[in-house]
Amino acid sequence: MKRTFKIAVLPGDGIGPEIMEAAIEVLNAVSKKYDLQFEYKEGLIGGAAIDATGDPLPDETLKIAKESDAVLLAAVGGEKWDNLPTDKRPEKGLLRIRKELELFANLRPGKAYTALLDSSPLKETLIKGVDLVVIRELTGGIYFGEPRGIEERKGEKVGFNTMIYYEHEVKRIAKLAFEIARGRKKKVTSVDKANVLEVSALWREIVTETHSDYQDVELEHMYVDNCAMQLVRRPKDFDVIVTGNLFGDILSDEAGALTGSLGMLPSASIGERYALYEPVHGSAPDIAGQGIANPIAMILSAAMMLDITCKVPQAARDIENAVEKVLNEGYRTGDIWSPGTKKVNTKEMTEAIIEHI
Ligand SMILES: NC(=O)C1=CN([C@@H]2O[C@H](COP(=O)(O)OP(=O)(O)OC[C@H]3O[C@@H](n4cnc5c(N)ncnc54)[C@H](O)[C@@H]3O)[C@@H](O)[C@H]2O)C=CC1
Ligand SMILES: CC(C)CC(=O)C(=O)O
Ligand SMILES: [Mg+2]
Repeated sequence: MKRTFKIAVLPGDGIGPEIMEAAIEVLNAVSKKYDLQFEYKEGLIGGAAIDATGDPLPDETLKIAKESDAVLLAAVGGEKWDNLPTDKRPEKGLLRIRKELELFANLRPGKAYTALLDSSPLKETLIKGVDLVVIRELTGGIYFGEPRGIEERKGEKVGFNTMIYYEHEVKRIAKLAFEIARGRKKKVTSVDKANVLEVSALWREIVTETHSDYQDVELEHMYVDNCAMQLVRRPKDFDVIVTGNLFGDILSDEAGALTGSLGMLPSASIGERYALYEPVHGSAPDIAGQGIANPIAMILSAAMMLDITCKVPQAARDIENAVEKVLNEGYRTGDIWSPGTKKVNTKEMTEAIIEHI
């Protein structure tokens, strides 16, 4: 029997529409094989939404998202909107949809593809076999903390934000990290700055407490500065990294560079009720509109949707395997190209992936 899923499609800005088109083509290809039906409904977000409605997250978009089984989001932002105040920028639309849908956990897997070992700035011996996941807390921390602002104090301007975590926020993300580690190599690295920040001292205390229910999983604590260094020194030693919103944002981009390109990194943002699938990268304004963006991060995000929301893991594996085969055959978008490989554009890469499904 055909299974139908309502998918909210939010292409956003920059390369967003180009990579979203690619992901939908791949989903349509896989749907035939597994008797799935996707009903897509497109919504505005980010700069595109500001231009059309004045709001980076119009109510209509939120409604579409809440009425869907899953949301696919590409990326937001661009120079055109860079001078707007922080709370009116395209990025605010993304932050708001994460908060409104209570997507407290962002899963960002980083895997080294054998075919791409040349594309990493690190030595092959360091990279081969890297398989980690950054679990980033997504609806708390300094991106949402109050008070925040820019104001006049003592005759000069002052900018400030608040890094704040409630006990329950740390506990639920820690639990998820331990659960996920149980299905992997059973190791969690909790990353904080507990030598300086009270918010991190609490983070560490709650993660340690939560660990008492997961004694089969190894827990290590690491300061974020050291973690940034260890990620390039010995990336293979990491399995699950759990951390707050800001540190997770930064460390997951670093993981992207390790494994070849940000254009390869998918993610799933999940909560109790909703799920949103989005690449780790941004709107890449420097290459937007040229049809040359790497669609793989978006395509693999759609694969995560097949796994987590649609619960058709074999369809997800088909897409992942197709991506691997295409890379093994030497197809490369500009961001992962190296001498001796075939340079392709977004469309050609997408078609090659579909041929292997
Ligand atoms: N989730 C989102 O929507 C995010 C949005 N942004 C926004 O995106 C805009 C650009 O930000 P940047 O800091 O430049 O980060 P970015 O991730 O957009 O780009 C960084 C670099 O990676 C390259 N890149 C990223 N994705 C790629 C892909 N799929 N294929 C090939 N190359 C790719 C870009 O060309 C650029 O050189 C800003 O407005 C920023 O606020 C940034 C990060 C996340
Ligand atoms: C709101 C964003 C632009 C944050 C970001 O860089 C990300 O989620 O990766
Ligand atoms: Mg980021």
